Amino acid sequence: KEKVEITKAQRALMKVIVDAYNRHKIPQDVAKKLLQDQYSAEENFLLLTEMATSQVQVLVEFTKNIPGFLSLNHEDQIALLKGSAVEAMFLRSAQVFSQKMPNGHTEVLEERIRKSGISEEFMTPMFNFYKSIGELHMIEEEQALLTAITILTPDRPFVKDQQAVERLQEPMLEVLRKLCVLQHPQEPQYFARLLGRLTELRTLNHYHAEMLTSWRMNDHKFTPLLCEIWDVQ
Ligand SMILES: O=C(Nc1ccccc1F)[C@H](C1CCCCC1)n1c(-c2ccc(Cl)cc2)nc2cc(F)c(F)cc21
Repeated sequence: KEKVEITKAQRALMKVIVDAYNRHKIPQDVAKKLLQDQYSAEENFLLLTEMATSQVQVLVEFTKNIPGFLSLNHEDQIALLKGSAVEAMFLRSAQVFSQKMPNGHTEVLEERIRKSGISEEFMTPMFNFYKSIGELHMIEEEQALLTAITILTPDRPFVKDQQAVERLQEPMLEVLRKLCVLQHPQEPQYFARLLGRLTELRTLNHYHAEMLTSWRMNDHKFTPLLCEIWDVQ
């Protein structure tokens, strides 16, 4: 039986990532807002563009705290942010959807999102992902590390020095692996399941631009930042 132990250095790395993640977490207010009122497709689209825009800004701040990220080649820093922003937003949305809520609230939230204006065809893949994230019952350390690992994906488009990104991602993967063994001793496959979610996350990437342009309304307006990040307009 492998005796797994997180070293002092690994605990320090985890603390840096979790502190940055908590400092730069979007407030849960989007769920509260959606639970409070039913909005029109136009209002929901505006809310989404506001949330997604602030999410990108938060992501940049979080990423700057990942040890070694600012030492990467500057074009590669941009390529990693551009390549992971949509996934980070869906991962954050999944974490918001999976958070513990009073009885019946998650069902109301799901209903509001189903009626928000998104085309029907994207509901199944999106909610399948949200529910598969929810089933993992991740602790915040796992959520923070998973977000950092998503950002530090070496094979994003236009990344030149992939080895440099791998050298930053590997220690995160190792800490997460140990954490999963310690947190879920009954589930030796837990770490593999967690990484499997990142593959599911990439498939949502394919849909994102169409999810926005097919929003049930005319004249979709995007912020300049979203045009950059979301391959729209
Ligand atoms: O605000 C959002 N996500 C979000 C963005 C940044 C930080 C945190 C976030 F939750 C949108 C809203 C926007 C308003 C209309 C309904 C969906 N959102 C999505 C979502 C995101 C992107 C597309 Cl293309 C389709 C749905 N899935 C959600 C699941 C939830 F549990 C939740 F609370 C909100 C969610």
